[in-house]
Parts: sequence; C-alpha cells; structure tokens
Amino acid sequence: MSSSCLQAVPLAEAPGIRTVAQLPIHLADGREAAGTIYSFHGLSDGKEHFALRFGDRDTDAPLVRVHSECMTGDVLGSARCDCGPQLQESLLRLHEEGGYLIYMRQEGRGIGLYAKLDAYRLQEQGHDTYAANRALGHNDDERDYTAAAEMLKALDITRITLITNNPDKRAQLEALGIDVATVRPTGVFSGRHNLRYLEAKIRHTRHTIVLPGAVEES
Ligand SMILES: Nc1nc2c(ncn2[C@@H]2O[C@H](COP(=O)(O)OP(=O)(O)OP(=O)(O)O)[C@@H](O)[C@H]2O)c(=O)[nH]1
Ligand SMILES: [Zn+2]
Repeated sequence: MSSSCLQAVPLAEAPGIRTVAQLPIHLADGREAAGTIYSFHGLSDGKEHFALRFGDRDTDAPLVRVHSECMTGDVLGSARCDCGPQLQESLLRLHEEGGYLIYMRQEGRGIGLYAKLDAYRLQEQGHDTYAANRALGHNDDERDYTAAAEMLKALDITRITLITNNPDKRAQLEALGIDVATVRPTGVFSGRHNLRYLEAKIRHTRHTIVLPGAVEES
C-alpha cells in the first residue's frame, strides 16, 4: 500500500481488534481531522462493524456516537432521512472533544438495503417508515446493539457519553453492560423530504426530537 493512512498495524493481544490505522478525513465544515480506525473480528453477529477514534486522551466517559449504517444518507447524501447530517455532526463533535464513532452495519434499521428500498416504495404509497417495515414482514426496528457493546468493551470502554435521540439505543447499551453516564442529543435536521420520517420516529419510537414549530410534550 502506498499511503501511510492505510497501513494496517496488527494489535497482537487485544481480543477482537484486528487492525488499527490512521485515517485523515475532511469534515463537513472543511477542516481536516484524523481518526484511528479499528476493525474487529469475532463479533457475535458475524458482521464487520468498525470504530473510529478521535484524540488520544483517556476520559472517564468518552463521547460515543453509535451510528447505524444508512448507505443512502451517509454515502449518497439522501435527504429522505437525517442520517447523513447526524453522522457529519458527530464527526465534528468527536474531532473537537475526542471520542469514538461506532459504525454499525445495520442498514435500514437492520433489514438491509434491499428491504429498505422496498419500504421506500411502500412509503411512496402512504405507509410511514415503521408501517412499511411491518408490511414487509419485519419488525419496526430490528437493530441489536450487542456487537456495539462488544466493540466498546474490546476498546476497554464501559462508561460513555452517548450521542443519540433514540431511547432504545441507550436502554439496549445499558442492558449490555455499558454505563451511559450522559446522553447528548443530535441536532434536528429536518427538511421537506424527511419531515414524515422524523414525525414517525417521534410517534413510534419516542425519539427525543423537537421539530420546528412543534409544541414539546410535557
Ligand atoms: N427500515 C427503514 N430504515 C430506515 C429508513 N430510513 C432510514 N433508515 C435506517 O434507520 C437507521 C437510522 O435510524 P434512525 O431511526 O434514523 O435513528 P437512530 O439511530 O434510531 O437514532 P439517533 O441515534 O438519534 O440517530 C439507519 O440504519 C437507516 O438506514 C426507512 O425508511 N426504513
Ligand atoms: Zn438514513
């Protein structure tokens, strides 16, 4: 390999961690950052998730974003959801404060891209994002965060500051032995293409999102 950023350095004894390498990245605001990327093996779901560490300070409850893969939003910048801006915002915060991105290969809340695209078709016929899942024989949300907890533990982290609006993410991680000391909300990235999607997240899964113009429930 020609670039130093892709040089894989094996970690001999760390269980579950396969490689660690420096990755220079461009942030959404134009700044440059650098993260240490970790790949794992032997995770219980057999998938290849990854972690990206910013900074090198060990803190009591490091900032962590557990982000679910959204190829359409994260990679293509789709405006149907808020995943892309959430990922970019997390990278900015992690660059500034240090911490970890835990990137989970949980496309489509765990149903995969093929089924998510089927769900999009149903949404165009009037279903909301969760009803579309159910019409396809899936659950509302099939994500399981066991592998995220395994990755954090392999990185020697059991107490975190979690970036999320999703109460289930916090609850699952805590049930898996990760102490969520604090939750930090993500920004609200709403637009005309994702308004129904965000409304459904508030209604069905109690995401802590306040949409512009909405009255907060007491
Ligand atoms: N099944 C399905 N999945 C979707 C759809 N739109 C986005 N996703 C997936 O939803 C996941 C992101 O979940 P969200 O519910 O947006 O957010 P969250 O991760 O629960 O909550 P935050 O931590 O606050 O971001 C990603 O895996 C996306 O691929 C959709 O219409 N249908
Ligand atoms: Zn998305």
